[in-house]
Amino acid sequence: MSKTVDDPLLSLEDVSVEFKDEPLIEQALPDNIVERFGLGESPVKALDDVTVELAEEDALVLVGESGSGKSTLGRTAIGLQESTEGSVKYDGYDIDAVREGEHAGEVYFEDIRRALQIVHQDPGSALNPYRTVKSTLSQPLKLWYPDLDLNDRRERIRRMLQTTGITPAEEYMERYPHELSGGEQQRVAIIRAMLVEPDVILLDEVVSALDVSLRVDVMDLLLELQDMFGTSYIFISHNLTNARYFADKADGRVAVMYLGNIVEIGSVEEVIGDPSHPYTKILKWASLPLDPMEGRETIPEESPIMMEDPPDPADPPSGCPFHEACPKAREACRNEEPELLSADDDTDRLVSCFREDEHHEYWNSEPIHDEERDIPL
Ligand SMILES: Nc1ncnc2c1ncn2[C@@H]1O[C@H](COP(=O)(O)OP(=O)(O)OP(=O)(O)O)[C@@H](O)[C@H]1O
Repeated sequence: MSKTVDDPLLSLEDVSVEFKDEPLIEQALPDNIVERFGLGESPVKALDDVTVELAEEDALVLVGESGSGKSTLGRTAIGLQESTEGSVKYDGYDIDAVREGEHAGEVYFEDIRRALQIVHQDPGSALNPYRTVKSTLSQPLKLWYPDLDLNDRRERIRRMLQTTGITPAEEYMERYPHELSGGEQQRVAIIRAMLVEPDVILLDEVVSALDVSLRVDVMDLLLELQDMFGTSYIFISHNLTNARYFADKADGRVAVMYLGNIVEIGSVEEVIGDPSHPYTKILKWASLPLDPMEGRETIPEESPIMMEDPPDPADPPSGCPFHEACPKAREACRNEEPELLSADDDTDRLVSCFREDEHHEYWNSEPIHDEERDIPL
């Protein structure tokens, strides 16, 4: 399908991603029979029917516990991971179709690869230890801008180092990764992504490996670069404090993920300031400091979550994906999966919970657990 005028920069529509594990061991028996051993019979649904959009100069912050699908959503959005179902569009073009060679003459997969970049968590392993900063940063320029000569490349790198506070730039250009601090390494990784003038950068836990004191510096740098270049960000963090800071400063949205689903999405004030979904409330409760002055008792109260470990993504529960752990779950939650719909509270947030609909049969059905626990917020 061709693009239309009002297309967002990136859009995911009903996107699912399944990983089918390969059998661990194969044993050949007589008569060409192959016996397979090990795990890997059930596919893992890492993304389950996700719909979300990203505009120009936008910021989408993904939060949720490990394994909830944040990286898979980010990687699928920038074309690094193929979707199993649904469609992912960049600038109106279906990325998988472009990858297959459709729309040739209008757009090529290489254009999309340049426009949608990624920065990883660990800059130490993302940078080649045998290359100087100049050599590392020259690579993407050589690849995407072959017409630039040596002096042009050098000047672009020098200016970008200066802009990001890595000075004296001339001196830093000759350094190797081990001669840089963790924060400087991450800045170089960010510059490498920025140099090719992308429309979107996936920032996958980019501040998690840094000292707490450096995290705000690096987030502030990313926000300054967004102001300068108009880049859109998908910022992944399992840390609610970082997520809150980044989304707030970037005036972006926060999406909370659970078992491959977005369960709540909206502004920072809505989602983190005053969460609606029981899972978001628990996530916030669990991240409050153990300080009575700041909100949570020093001695932890009884956890409101009914099941500490999330369900097996290869065998997800029926109905609402959160119902087994939810302190507010009722029989209705076992049978039907809630859609992500506008909340019943005059905000722009979307929430996937029957409790948002005062007429839903949820309210007349029996609690699943012995008692409904309160979420102490
Ligand atoms: N390449 C893969 N092959 C098989 N399963 C995968 C693969 N990548 C991710 N998964 C599974 O998909 C689910 C979602 O993983 P994903 O990495 O997207 O979550 P996440 O929220 O980013 O977690 P983390 O913070 O630990 O990276 C998990 O159950 C994970 O084990």
